[in-house]
Amino acid sequence: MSERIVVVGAALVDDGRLLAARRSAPVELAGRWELPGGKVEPGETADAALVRELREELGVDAEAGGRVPGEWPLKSPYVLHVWTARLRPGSAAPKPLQDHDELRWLGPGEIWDVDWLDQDVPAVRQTLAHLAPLGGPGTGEVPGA
Ligand SMILES: Nc1nc2c([nH]c(=O)n2[C@H]2C[C@H](O)[C@@H](COP(=O)(O)OP(=O)(O)OP(=O)(O)O)O2)c(=O)[nH]1
Repeated sequence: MSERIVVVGAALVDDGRLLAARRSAPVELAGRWELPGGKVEPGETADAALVRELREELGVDAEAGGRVPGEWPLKSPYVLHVWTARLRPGSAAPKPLQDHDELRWLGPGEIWDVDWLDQDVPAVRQTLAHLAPLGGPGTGEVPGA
């Protein structure tokens, strides 16, 4: 059976907006937008990995909410799981410290303004369906949906 490594992506929501992060590396992903996060380490829970990655990459103090149902294949052996997350009171604002060179908070109607990684598009679409407050008018205009 082939090995499968989970990458957790954060649907970090604040004030009704979703955070998108533009990758700065590796070259084949640079310039495209993703949900911040990273690989779950052996022996680590997914929600702990999410909190750790958000601290390392964005300098924030976040807490995981729940998992968005679904699993999306990335480059083998990775699969993407998405968890909702929010900033804890007193957290610093996110900054692109590692892996990213730009961040954007996307409100309803702006979700598809950024060039998401192809493999993230179905995950983002499912995340929107899961996040009722972001699922208002405007978010339904999904290219190719
Ligand atoms: N974090 C994240 N990674 C994604 C997404 N979509 C996608 O294809 N990936 C890929 C990029 C990488 O090949 C892999 C995760 O790598 P990463 O660089 O974010 O993970 P990491 O911080 O644990 O990596 P490392 O540098 O410590 O090895 O998954 C996404 O939405 N979020």
